[in-house]
Amino acid sequence: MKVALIQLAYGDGESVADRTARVADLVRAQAGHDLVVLPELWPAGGFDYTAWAERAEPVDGPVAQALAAAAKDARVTLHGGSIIERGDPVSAEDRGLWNTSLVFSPDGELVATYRKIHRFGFGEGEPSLLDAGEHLVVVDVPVADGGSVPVGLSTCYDLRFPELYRRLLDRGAEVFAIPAAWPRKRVAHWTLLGQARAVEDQCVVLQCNTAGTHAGHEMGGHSQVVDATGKVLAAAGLDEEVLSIDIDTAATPQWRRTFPVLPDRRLS
Ligand SMILES: O=C(O)CCC(=O)C(=O)O
Repeated sequence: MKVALIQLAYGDGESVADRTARVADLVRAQAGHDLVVLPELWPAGGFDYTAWAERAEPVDGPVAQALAAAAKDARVTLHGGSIIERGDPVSAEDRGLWNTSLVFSPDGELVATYRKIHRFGFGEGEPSLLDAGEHLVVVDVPVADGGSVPVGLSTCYDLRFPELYRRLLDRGAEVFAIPAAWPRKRVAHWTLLGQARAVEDQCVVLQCNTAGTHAGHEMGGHSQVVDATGKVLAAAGLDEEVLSIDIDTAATPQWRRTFPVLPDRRLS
C-alpha cells in the first residue's frame, strides 16, 4: 500500500480558502499513492478555538467538496484529517459541533466519517466547545495491487487511550490512521505512543501531525509510519513535509502468525 502523509505547516496569516486550495494541490501531487493522509483540523486550526464555530461546516461543505475533487483528480483514497463539523445535534445537550474526520474514495465519494471520541482540553477547548463522538470506524482502503486494507480511524488525543485501539483491532483493523495537531512540547509522547500502539496491537500506525506555529502553539511535527513490529519505517522532522512510503501490508498478518501474542489475551 503506497501511503503519503502530508505534514502540513500553517500559521495565522493564511485564510481558510487559501489553505484549502494549497492543500488540494498538495493532495493532487500525490497521484500514484493508494492512501493520502492530512493532519487534524487543518482548515479550522488545531488550537484556534475562538475561530472554530465560525469555521464549522457540514460534511458536504466547501472544504469537503475541495477534498473530494482532489481525491478524484489524484485517484487516491483521501483521509482528509478533520474539520469542525456542524451537524444535527444527536441529543438535547449537544452543541451540534464535532471534530470530524472525512475519508473520500478515489471516485471522490465520502466513504467514512469519524467523530473524535476523546476530547482534549481538561474541561476547556474541545470538551467545552465540541460534542464527543461515539462510534468506532474501520474503513477498507483499496490498494492498486489488489484487495483492500482495513484502516481504523482515531484522532490525536485518542492516541492516549489504548482500549480504543483494542476495539478497532477487534473490528479487523490492520492499520491505524491518526491525524493530529500535537504540540511540540509533548512530541516525545506522540512518537512513543504511536510505537506502543503498533507493538501492542500488531498494527501499522500512520501518524500525520501538524507543523508550524498557529494560535500561539508550536506544533510537534514528527509524523511517522510504524510497522506492526514497532519499527519506525519513515519519520518527519519539524517542518512541512510529505512522507511517502510503500508499506508491505502482507507483513502484518505474517508477523501476527510468527509472534502470536493477540490470541493470548484473557480480558477482552
Ligand atoms: O495529548 C496531547 O498531548 C495532545 C492532544 C491534542 O493536542 C489534541 O487532541 O488536540
